[in-house]
Amino acid sequence: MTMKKTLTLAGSDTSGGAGQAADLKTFQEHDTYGMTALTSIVTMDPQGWHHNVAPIDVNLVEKQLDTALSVGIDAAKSGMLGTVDIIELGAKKFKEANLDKYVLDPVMVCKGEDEVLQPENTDAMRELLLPQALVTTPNLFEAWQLAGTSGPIKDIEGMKEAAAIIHELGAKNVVIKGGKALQHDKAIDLFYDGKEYIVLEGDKINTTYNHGAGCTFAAAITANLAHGKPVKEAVTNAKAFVTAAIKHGWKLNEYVGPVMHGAYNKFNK
Ligand SMILES: Nc1ncnc2c1ncn2[C@@H]1O[C@H](COP(=O)(O)OP(=O)(O)O)[C@@H](O)[C@H]1O
Ligand SMILES: Cc1ncc(COP(=O)(O)O)c(C=O)c1O
Ligand SMILES: [Mg+2]
Repeated sequence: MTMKKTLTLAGSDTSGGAGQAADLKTFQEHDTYGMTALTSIVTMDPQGWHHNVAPIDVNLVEKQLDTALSVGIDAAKSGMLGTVDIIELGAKKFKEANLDKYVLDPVMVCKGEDEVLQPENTDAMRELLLPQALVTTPNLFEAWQLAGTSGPIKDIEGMKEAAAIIHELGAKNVVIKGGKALQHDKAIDLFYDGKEYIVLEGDKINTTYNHGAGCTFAAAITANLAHGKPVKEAVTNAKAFVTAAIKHGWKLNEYVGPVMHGAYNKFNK
């Protein structure tokens, strides 16, 4: 038996809901063989749950990528990247591997935290990774930062404007996640492939237990692409997968509630 192989270049969320943990669980739920190259380790203060991010040495990231890419990867994603050096390395290695199914989740913020992680990474992601991405999945804040629009994105028109700029910067397909942040009675994401804008609607779930939703969504797109699904179908399937995961989000402690990564297969099939 052979399996489709998926790779995530991402950080470890020690709490298990987001980052590499979310990606591997999601890859598994999609019957793909998940592999990882770790960029950073995120720990939380037991009191207050403030996140601490420790990047991994770039030479060690290189060894991980060499290991994983040597087996031949069907689709890959990146999440939290840590440093500009790691972004440059990832761009170089993915290019050398001719990885055409690459999903860039341009993680700049963690939910529940106000600070922007490593703001110096934004330019490097825009210049080096966007042009290689088959799909990119910014949230409203990340889309604003990547596109450099004049102010925060507040509505679907603003999402369209940012999506066109991000597409122009080189990403072949752009999905801007409106999620909870967008004032709307549905959970809206905007898809743009350079030709048409498609508004993806999901039930908006009234919960704060959605930690890891962004990572899970991007990992589900990646796994669908690994199985050979066309991009639009991969994104639509991933939206259903993450909506179920959020619907069954649960309380880990008084500070955080992760999504249930396996909810779609458990309850929606
Ligand atoms: N409360 C919610 N109810 C339903 N879908 C949601 C909710 N929050 C986010 N989503 C969806 O989950 C996916 C991930 O989005 P989001 O959580 O906003 O990303 P990020 O974690 O990167 O900020 C998107 O498809 C978004 O529309
Ligand atoms: C390692 C890591 N990657 C990514 C994220 C972003 O998570 P989300 O899927 O909620 O956007 C987090 C948030 O804590 C994280 O710790
Ligand atoms: Mg995110």
